[in-house]
Amino acid sequence: MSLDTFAPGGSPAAAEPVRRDPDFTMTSGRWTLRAEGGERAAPAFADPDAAPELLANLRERERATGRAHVLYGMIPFDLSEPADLRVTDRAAWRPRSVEPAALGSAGDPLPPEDSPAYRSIVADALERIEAEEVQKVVLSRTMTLDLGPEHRAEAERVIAERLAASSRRADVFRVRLADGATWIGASPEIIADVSDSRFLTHPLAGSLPRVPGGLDAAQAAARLAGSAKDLHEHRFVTRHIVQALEPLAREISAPEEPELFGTDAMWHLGTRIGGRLRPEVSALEAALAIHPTPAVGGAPTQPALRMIRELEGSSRGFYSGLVGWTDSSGNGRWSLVLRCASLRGDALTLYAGAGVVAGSTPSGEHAETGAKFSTMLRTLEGLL
Ligand SMILES: C=C(O[C@@H]1C=C(C(=O)O)C=C[C@H]1O)C(=O)O
Repeated sequence: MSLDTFAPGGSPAAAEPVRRDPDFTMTSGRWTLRAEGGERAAPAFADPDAAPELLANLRERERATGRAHVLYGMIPFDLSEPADLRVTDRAAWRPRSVEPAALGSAGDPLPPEDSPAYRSIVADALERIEAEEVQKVVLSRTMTLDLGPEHRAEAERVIAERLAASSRRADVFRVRLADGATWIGASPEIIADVSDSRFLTHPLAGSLPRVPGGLDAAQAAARLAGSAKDLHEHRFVTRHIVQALEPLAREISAPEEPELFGTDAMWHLGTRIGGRLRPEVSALEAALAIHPTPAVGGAPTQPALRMIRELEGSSRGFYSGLVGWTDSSGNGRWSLVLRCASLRGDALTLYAGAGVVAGSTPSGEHAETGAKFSTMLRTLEGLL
């Protein structure tokens, strides 16, 4: 098998040229994966055979073509719903680049929408936490905007370029799915980054808005480290991940205390959990073992997922699901679909959620979700 294209972690990539505007791009760290083509698979990963079958198909395709391929796409929040994955026809890694035109374009964000309905479901959740139905539940809201029809054609590219410029530490993705939607976002949260069986997962939970003239890094770190509510919210996540990975890992190291992590719009508590997977475990399988963590679901997981469905009233689809890729050696990267929007026709829907625990308030979570919208809202100048 020829490894034609240089890529992160020695991952193979096919050498054929990829169109300038491929169906899938994902920028992580110093690299952008551009992928296109391939037959679509729509497995529901609630079926434990789904991942091994897909990985077998990937290897089969490599045998048939004599070159390297990558499995890529999106996995929904709810694993009983179908994913949208493909084995590449063509893929290429490029060094991360920022379009000069996008630099400096991230202006003041548009104001987030007020949502009394969101405050009301947070209040309901707080009562149910008080009644000990769950300990944590992450509730989200959406905000839909109409793109001006004259901007529709350029909007995807402009938003993605602006995100790449404003969110240098994020995994910036743009994915066209079979159902006609395009998802665009700047994920701050890695679920599984795997290279030669070494893994990293970087959960975030416990947040403060980051606004110009507001708290600086030291102040935000002190505020979050002193907040029993945020530490409590965070611990559910790290505990869940360590437990879920234990059967798949040879070695796991997780620091006791979280650290500050900043995005363009937020301060978060984050924990870098790393180690070594058993050699047969792929990035896809590690990600599926962890997902959905209490950073986007809740604790305990199943009652929290039922409560989310009930209180949010509709499926999240791919929001707070996974976006990423895996190669046939098990290397890969899967990140959470956050700080994102889906585009259908002229309708751009933004998504944001926040963890509710004892001590949360409806107005606090409303403000937090508003701040999370601003990563996307900042990219829309001149497009509405
Ligand atoms: C759910 C979202 O973010 C998640 C929730 C967080 C929190 O509740 O503190 C922090 C980071 C993410 O894990 C979102 O951005 O929509």
